[in-house]
Amino acid sequence: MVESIFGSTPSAAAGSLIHRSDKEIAALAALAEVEAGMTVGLGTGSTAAFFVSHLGERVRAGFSIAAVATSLSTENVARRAGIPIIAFEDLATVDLTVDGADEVDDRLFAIKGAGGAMLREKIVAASSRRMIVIADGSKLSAAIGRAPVPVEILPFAREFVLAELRRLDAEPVLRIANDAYYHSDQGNLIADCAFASLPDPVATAAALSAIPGILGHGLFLTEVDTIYSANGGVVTRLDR
Ligand SMILES: O=C[C@H](O)[C@H](O)[C@H](O)COP(=O)(O)O
Repeated sequence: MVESIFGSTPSAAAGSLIHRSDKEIAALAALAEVEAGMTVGLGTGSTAAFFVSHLGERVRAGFSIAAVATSLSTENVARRAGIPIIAFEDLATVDLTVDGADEVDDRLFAIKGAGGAMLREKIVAASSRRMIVIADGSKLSAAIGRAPVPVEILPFAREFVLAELRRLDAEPVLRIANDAYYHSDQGNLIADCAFASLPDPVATAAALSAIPGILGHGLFLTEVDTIYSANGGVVTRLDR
């Protein structure tokens, strides 16, 4: 456990008051781990957006890194921030990925995908020498299972996969956006699966992965190396 140098109390900077949220404070803790010359995986979501924004500031000041994005939205934001983006398909290995999560526990298990990006996020995380999750205190759990587990479904397999999910005692709800099915960056459907309990996430992840038509899910059980969580301005670091 490490107490952070980043505080949430307002501080004077250039004559104005800065008040940082816990999401931003966690992002700054991870930013300190980025070294010049790295290829950095950029996560998706509101917490990762703070990391992208601050990394962009450093790049515009001359810090040299390259990056891959875990979603089209992050790619757009990163490009606008001046971060050089390379195509992930041209890479086998990423040095460091920094991403948010919907829920984490001290086993370094995470549920991700409320933003629909978990398929690309997991691929980039798996390719990364190191993955850091950044989170505010609301994401911490004694054991993951509170957040629904998003599942990415090939549209062709929709009803078959929903039936299979119910056989696993999940309550899948197809994600809707603008009165139509939500589509991921890959053009697939997403079902958010509530489980009454998640006593064995490893078994659940294996069962989900075994259903034909499921292309990915939001259980991240092996990818996360470090979690920086910020609560009331105090950062806690948890390592695998
Ligand atoms: O698909 C979205 C990602 O997994 C996000 O990293 C996750 O949902 C956390 O997002 P936020 O930081 O906005 O809570």
